Amino acid sequence: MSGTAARDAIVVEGLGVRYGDVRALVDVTARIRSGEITGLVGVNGSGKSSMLAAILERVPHEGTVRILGRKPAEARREGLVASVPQAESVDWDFPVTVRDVVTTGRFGRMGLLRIPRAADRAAVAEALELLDIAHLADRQIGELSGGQRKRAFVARAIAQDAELLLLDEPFAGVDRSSEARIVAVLRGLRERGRTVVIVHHDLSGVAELVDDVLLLRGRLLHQGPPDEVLSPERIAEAFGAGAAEER
Ligand SMILES: Nc1ncnc2c1ncn2[C@@H]1O[C@H](COP(=O)(O)OP(=O)(O)OP(=O)(O)O)[C@@H](O)[C@H]1O
Repeated sequence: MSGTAARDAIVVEGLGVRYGDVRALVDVTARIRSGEITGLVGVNGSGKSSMLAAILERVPHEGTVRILGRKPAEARREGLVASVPQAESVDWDFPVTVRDVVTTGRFGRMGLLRIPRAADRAAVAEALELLDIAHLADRQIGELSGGQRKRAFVARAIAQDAELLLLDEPFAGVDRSSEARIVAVLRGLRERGRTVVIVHHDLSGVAELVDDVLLLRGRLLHQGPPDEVLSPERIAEAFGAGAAEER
């Protein structure tokens, strides 16, 4: 495997994911740079979530992944990676408050007994404020709207204070104000040199937010800055004819 340059946050080589006979992703080789916001973009079923899951080694995969030069399990153990799941993958009936959810972001920094210290409580309070959900802190997570839940999970990732943040569809099912809040938080992370990877299933707002795009359709079609990758021809290739006009 070739070396990892200092600016590479994630390096994948020959990444492939299959579920039984379904090949979700084939032979993706790519580098995701540190300190940038990168978008994994493509239609439903194009393999975006599978790529994210493979990067985190949550699904069996072919090929290699390095996160900040480490194996994914090691990077996760060291608390270098925080992730925000797709809403559908969360059990909302679980009786926990919003504060509990955000506090789990600090678990890696707490001792075995998981007793929050002042620094943990401060980080949780700050993340709740940042996402504008401090007033919901004592509510059950299952009682929240989709957008509020998404904010809670982004707050959890923020509280973790990881080098890398991976978000699966952070804007799906959220209103404009939640979207604007999340966008501001992601830009704030970039300003602090953190790396952000988002999965996004359409083109709305992508060009304004991300520095780099990976256009997927079962494999990596193109990677580069949005003004280069999101050309009408390439959008048609990824999304089908007619998609470019919808931007
Ligand atoms: N657990 C699974 N079992 C079987 N097939 C799966 C599973 N997860 C995903 N797939 C299939 O793999 C392919 C890629 O799915 P994936 O969820 O990675 O796409 P996606 O681009 O994230 O889609 P979406 O935008 O709808 O979230 C699809 O054909 C999907 O049906």
